[in-house]
Amino acid sequence: MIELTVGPVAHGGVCVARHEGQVVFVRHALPGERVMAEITDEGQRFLRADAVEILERSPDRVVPPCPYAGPGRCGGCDWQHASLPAQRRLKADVIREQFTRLAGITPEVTVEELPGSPDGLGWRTRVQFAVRPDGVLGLRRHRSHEIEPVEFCLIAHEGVEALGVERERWPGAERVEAIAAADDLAVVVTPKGRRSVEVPPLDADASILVDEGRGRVTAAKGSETLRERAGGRVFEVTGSGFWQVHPSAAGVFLDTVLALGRPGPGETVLDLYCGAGLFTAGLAQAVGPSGLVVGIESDPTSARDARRNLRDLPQARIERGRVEQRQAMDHADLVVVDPPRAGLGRAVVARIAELTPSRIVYVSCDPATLARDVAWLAGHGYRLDALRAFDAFPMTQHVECVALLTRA
Ligand SMILES: C[S@@+](CC[C@H](N)C(=O)[O-])C[C@H]1O[C@@H](n2cnc3c(N)ncnc32)[C@H](O)[C@@H]1O
Repeated sequence: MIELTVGPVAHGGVCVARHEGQVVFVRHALPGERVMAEITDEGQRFLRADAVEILERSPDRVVPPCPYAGPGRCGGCDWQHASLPAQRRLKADVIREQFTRLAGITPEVTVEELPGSPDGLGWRTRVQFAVRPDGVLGLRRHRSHEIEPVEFCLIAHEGVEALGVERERWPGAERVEAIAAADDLAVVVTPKGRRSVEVPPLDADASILVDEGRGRVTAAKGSETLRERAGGRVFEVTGSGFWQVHPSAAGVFLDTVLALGRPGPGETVLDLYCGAGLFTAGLAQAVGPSGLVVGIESDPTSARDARRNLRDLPQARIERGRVEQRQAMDHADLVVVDPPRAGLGRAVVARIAELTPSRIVYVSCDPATLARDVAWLAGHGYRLDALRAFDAFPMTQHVECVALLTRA
């Protein structure tokens, strides 16, 4: 146990403090607080700790709405103990700090609320539960393989909760994902090894899918594809293929990509990490029949979904493969990227620059890799022109950014 005066927020849902000259990353605390903290990890360069007693509280502190939140408990949420406006301020601080440190620029940014969850609860339309050996479902504790059993999840969408998977036993399952798509409900079960899983009878009428690995998802009941909606279109997404988890995220991000990227008739656009074709479709509609949009996606199921979702748009083409290995075109007017948390990396940044697009729209779920890639893009002559941020994951440390870079 150590007493700490808590300093500013850092990336990863922690605040920074110092103890006898050593940096301590503290969870469950807020900037300005004085806390008693329990050390949870003693590294050579820094300590990790959980605030277990608050000696001087921040005015931003609230009672966590979730009974499973707190030191040593469910690791799914990071900021249950902060008011929603404070959560958004902390996320904006993290974005500014990462850009300042990694890209040498300090952008003006506010984290905008997404419609549909005014209290920050009931938004998550896809929840992956871990399974204990006795079949009880739960969520992983922070930085741990241990499972916190839960009977409900307050950030889960009401459709997910209607499935009631947490109140059933799932022996033989490795993972159970509950999905509330715009038009469908589904449960995706991943068996442990080659074992078969007996699916308990569920209250709600939902598809039951089995993830057999290597992109193979089969329907034990109902349909393998779920219907999602965004930008006035229906997208079919297979089982646990990628789709944004906040119900209004897909629509808002699509609008933002189009508003910042301004694709015009006849233009050539590259949509990297295109998933089920959400942005590809909007971009293809904007460039029209005389334009071309190429989407690249490595996951075979998502690439197949994208092709099916874009059937009516002949100006859109999907290439299956890794972005690092695909050379879809020699020049693009606009490049849209939406990589996983690892970001683009130096090689992909260089490849994008070779295409000499006048605009790059970068959709990012990690401000650290975004800031790093923005610095590398600056080395190729691209300047950050606009940055928006969205609270697509309330109660957690995660935040989505959409950046526009233009060629100087
Ligand atoms: C954040 S999702 C974005 C999907 C889509 N833009 C959307 O908004 O629905 C990232 C996608 O990139 C794909 N992906 C991950 N690594 C990849 C790589 N190296 N090359 C191509 N696609 C990749 C994933 O399968 C996933 O569908």
